[in-house]
Amino acid sequence: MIGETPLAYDPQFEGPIICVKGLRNSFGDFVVHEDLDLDVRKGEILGVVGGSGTGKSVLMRSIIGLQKPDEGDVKVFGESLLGRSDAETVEIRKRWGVLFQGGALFSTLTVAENVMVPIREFYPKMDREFRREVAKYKVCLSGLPPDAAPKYPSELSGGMKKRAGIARALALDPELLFLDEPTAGLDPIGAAAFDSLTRELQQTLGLTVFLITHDLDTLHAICDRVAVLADRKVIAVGTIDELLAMDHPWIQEYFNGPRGRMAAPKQG
Ligand SMILES: Nc1ncnc2c1ncn2[C@@H]1O[C@H](COP(=O)(O)OP(=O)(O)OP(=O)(O)O)[C@@H](O)[C@H]1O
Repeated sequence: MIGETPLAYDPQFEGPIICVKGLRNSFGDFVVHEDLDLDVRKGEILGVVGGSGTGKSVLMRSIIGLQKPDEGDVKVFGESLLGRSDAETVEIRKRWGVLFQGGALFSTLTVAENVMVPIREFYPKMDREFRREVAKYKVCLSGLPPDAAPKYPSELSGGMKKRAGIARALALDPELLFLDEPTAGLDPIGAAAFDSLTRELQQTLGLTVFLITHDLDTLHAICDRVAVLADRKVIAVGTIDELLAMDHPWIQEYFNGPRGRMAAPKQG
């Protein structure tokens, strides 16, 4: 029985960090996913791509427990999440951080207070001063200047808001980071800087990253593998070179179309 399985941290666990099997999601008659499978390996940055409306965000929401699938199983860190209560999954939820599309910061809270929200939620007894110190450290880790901590989201640029969102996602020292279109709306320099930050954090903190993006430059610059959503499922997962060897029309159009060719590293 699901509710009786202990949720213990298993440092020896070497399987996929995320394992999705036979996932089905629908809204009324509209089926978004059908029989979708996906594994995310420990320590990789997995890019998730697909046309608009193919269900990338719904997939992420299913993995983090915000969308209840019709069918299928989702395991994170080897633990099945479906059918468990919030109280039962709290130990797993502590181990991931999420950057939602647009940052999703609380507009009435400062950057530091935003970072403190998950800390207060999961460690309510933590000393207030210590909580502040942790928040300040996470703000620095996200590449924001220290004077950004007392600012409100409305006082920040788009790129700074994303970094504040990252600071909050890192609040609990996660092992797994979910990023939903982190470079959308950033200028090319800001987007490249955000890519570097993601790679740096992944390498220095040993993170696994589930990264939804439309940004071809991001895919080429930092993704170890790419999963392609189409026809309601993950139709392919691999390095860009492996995907290029497939003759699926959407994959060819995406990576070998004019924009895809421009984003590809130049040969020779
Ligand atoms: N709560 C909801 N109620 C009804 N339909 C929804 C809901 N959430 C998502 N959908 C629908 O599910 C489909 C997949 O949505 P999703 O946001 O996952 O797409 P996406 O691949 O992330 O798109 P984009 O690249 O444009 O962000 C869309 O057709 C969307 O309208």
